Amino acid sequence: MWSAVRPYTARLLAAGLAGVAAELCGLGLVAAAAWLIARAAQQPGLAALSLAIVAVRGFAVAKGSLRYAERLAGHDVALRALAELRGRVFDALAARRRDLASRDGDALTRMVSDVDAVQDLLLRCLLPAVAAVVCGVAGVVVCAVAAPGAAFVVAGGLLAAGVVVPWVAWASGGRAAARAAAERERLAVRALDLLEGGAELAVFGASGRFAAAARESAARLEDAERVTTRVAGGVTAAGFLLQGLTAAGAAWVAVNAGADEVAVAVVALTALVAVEAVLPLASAAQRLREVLPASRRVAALLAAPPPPRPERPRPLPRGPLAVDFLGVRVAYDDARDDASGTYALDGVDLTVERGRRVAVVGASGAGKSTLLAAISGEVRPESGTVRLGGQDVAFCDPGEVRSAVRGLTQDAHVFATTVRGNLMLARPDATQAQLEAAARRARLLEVVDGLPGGWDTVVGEGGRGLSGGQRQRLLLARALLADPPVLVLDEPAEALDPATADEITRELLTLPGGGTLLLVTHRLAALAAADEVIVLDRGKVVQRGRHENLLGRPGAYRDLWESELLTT
Ligand SMILES: Nc1ncnc2c1ncn2[C@@H]1O[C@H](COP(=O)(O)OP(=O)(O)OP(=O)(O)O)[C@@H](O)[C@H]1O
Repeated sequence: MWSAVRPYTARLLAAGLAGVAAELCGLGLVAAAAWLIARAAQQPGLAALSLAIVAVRGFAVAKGSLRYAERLAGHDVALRALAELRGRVFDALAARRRDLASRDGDALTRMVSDVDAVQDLLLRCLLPAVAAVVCGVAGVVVCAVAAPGAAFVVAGGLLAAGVVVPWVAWASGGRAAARAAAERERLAVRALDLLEGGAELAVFGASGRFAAAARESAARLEDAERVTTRVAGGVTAAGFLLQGLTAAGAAWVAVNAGADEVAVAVVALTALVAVEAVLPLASAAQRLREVLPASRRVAALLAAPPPPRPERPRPLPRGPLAVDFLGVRVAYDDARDDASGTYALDGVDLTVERGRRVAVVGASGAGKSTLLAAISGEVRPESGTVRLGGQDVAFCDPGEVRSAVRGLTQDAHVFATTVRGNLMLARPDATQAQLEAAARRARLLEVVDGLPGGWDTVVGEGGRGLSGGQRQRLLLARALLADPPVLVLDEPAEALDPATADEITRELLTLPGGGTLLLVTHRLAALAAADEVIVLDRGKVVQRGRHENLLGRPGAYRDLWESELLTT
């Protein structure tokens, strides 16, 4: 994480120096003012006071200006580092998007609040700590010069206010602050569930239960924050008390040591300012306890090894590409963790020749989507090789692989823009004729004709304003418009009525031209049109062949076919 700050080390140093200088000017201001007041009471000539008058003015102006410079430089570093860090966290989340797909809320919370917390590490913990240490030492030195005995009292006060009080804040308030941070994260996930899944929760009558869980989280958060605030109030009061006691004690020691009234005033006021500089350490300690878990999570996310990138990527051939799987095994992290030893793909050997139209079928969880994701490089095999056009995907440029293997995945998104804009994302230079051809194949054309603004109708975020079937047609049309070398379609006709679904599937499998097609479907009625059908079961290819041949022999495919006949 430090690497995000490193490019701005000079600015951070400047912010630290400005902060320290501002504190020292504050110290100088008070010391000079104390000297001036005490000396003026002795009614010397104006000449004897003029240097102190200039010093007071100078310190006052410098303190304000330096504090401003510190804030400016500190925030500049923090915001630049945050922008960098956000980019890296985003990349890390994107690289692991399949692992995180089931925990969107968590990922979002991590992205936003954890990274924000890192900002406090710099601004509210590191910079005040540096300024406190330097100012504390300077305060002791000034007191040692004015009245040596008093310096011990000031040092004691500084230790109490700068070490003991922050430790108390860390131990008691920090625990509550850490609890508050964890609760805040839980609340964010629950709020997201309520917002994004509101419609489903209402349908299943579960809104009340989920809202109650969110309220419970909010109450626990409130409770933790109340404790945090109480501790913060307590330690602030203790800090002020210590500040007063230190100043009074130092003055008393100075008087007893026979210091003159000017030295006593300087000691007392210097003690006040020096201890004041260390008072923010208590809230810094409390905040540190809160932000440490967040920064550890960010560090862990960033430390996860990035997907390896080949140094000299091998180019993919042009045109439709053959797809080969050689002993491919894929295991998701969750499956690895629960030691069940199950693989999403378990030793898959497969060859799909270029330009072939292949259907992939199997029961739910058989590994169909994982097979498609392995082709596009979205999931990496634990062992085995995936080849595209004869090239090992692991040695190709991931960007090139992603643009060669495109289509319709289960988490495809409809953007809040026009229907045309949604389609053109796949092919920005598409002509109207190409748009219409893709829309016709996906049965989107009749939908567009019925929309008030036709192609320029704005559809809402996530496809609001479209029915499920219309959304599906739009996503399919976008996939077809892309016309990549390998087209992967995951349940492209899922939300459509069976007759239209079969019609579209048949057409997708027979229309001439286009790239190699791998089409995942759970409806088998139209699969006579496929060049080949691949049957997956628990991560293994258990059968493959033409529809009619597979139906002619007992096995998984015939079982699927019979259960489809029963349900229809
Ligand atoms: N992101 C993930 N994290 C953990 N396990 C996953 C993830 N995605 C899939 N799996 C697991 O991998 C196995 C294969 O899943 P996959 O989605 O490939 O099956 P599928 O045949 O496409 O299922 P469906 O027809 O229900 O979409 C399943 O056991 C599933 O639970």
